[in-house]
Amino acid sequence: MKKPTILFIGAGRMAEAIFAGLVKNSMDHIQEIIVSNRSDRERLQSMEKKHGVSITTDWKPEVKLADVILLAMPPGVHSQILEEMSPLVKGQFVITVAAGIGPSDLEQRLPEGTPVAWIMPNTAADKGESMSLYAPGKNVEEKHMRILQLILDGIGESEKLTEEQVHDLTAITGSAPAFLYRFVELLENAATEHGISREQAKKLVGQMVYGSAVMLKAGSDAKELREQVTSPGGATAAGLDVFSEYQFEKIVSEAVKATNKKAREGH
Ligand SMILES: NC(=O)C1=CN([C@@H]2O[C@H](COP(=O)(O)OP(=O)(O)OC[C@H]3O[C@@H](n4cnc5c(N)ncnc54)[C@H](O)[C@@H]3O)[C@@H](O)[C@H]2O)C=CC1
Ligand SMILES: O=C(O)[C@@H]1CCC=N1
Repeated sequence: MKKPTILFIGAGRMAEAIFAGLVKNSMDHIQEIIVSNRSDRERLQSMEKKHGVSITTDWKPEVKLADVILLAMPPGVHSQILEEMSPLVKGQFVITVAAGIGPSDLEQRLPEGTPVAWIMPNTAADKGESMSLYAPGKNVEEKHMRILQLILDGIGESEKLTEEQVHDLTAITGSAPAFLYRFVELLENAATEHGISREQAKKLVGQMVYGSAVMLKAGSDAKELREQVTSPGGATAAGLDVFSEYQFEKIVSEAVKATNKKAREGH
């Protein structure tokens, strides 16, 4: 297989998390990573220095050199960029990571027959630990699937879903890391109220979350793990009662709904 050249349009947080993961894990199979950004030349230069990627502020001339074009800019600018890109695209594999922009949206805006895909990653891509959802478009062939898998494997684990499912699960894998980090922030704040430093709080909570993630990753069921911690009539049960009292279940369910609703409105 010819090693692909990947052109990123957008050099923000998600783009960096992805190319950082690829640079660390997949460069044996990639020809070149070119990263473009509209204006922030300083950021591009720092990306070049930190990750060894090629950089440019003008993506258009790079389209003909690229095998894969990875769209990592906000959902709201996709229609404009796709309009500008469409006349330049000659069979390149176009992938977006934008919330709300499924393969059918890309297919509509690009020349007939263009292979496209949608990846919904999360920022753990930076450490090769993303849980990425993906939905290939109708023109994706075996050779494109190999490239898609190369990208997905470089940033973590992945799961193929339908376009509709990716819309409906954006909150769960794309956004929920922020929910979890918010929970961590609040536990750290609570910890520092008891005479320990921020650094100690970070260690306590970080290792607690890591240990819990290891238990889950080992295949244990979350409900079972929760029950193991919750001694009957004990301390944890008293804490979980407060969760029920303040309708934690409803908070989570409403947060998931609001996230997905906003994600779908993204274009
Ligand atoms: N941050 C995250 O955890 C995740 C983000 N995403 C998706 O990734 C995309 C980027 O999000 P972030 O990296 O968080 O945002 P960001 O604000 O950090 O980065 C956006 C990038 O797009 C560029 N950009 C903006 N307008 C542009 C235009 N007209 N032409 C070219 N480039 C333009 C910006 O210069 C910037 O480099 C979004 O579509 C988002 O839905 C998907 C999954 C997770
Ligand atoms: O906040 C956002 O819109 C993006 C989508 C998933 C995670 N971040």
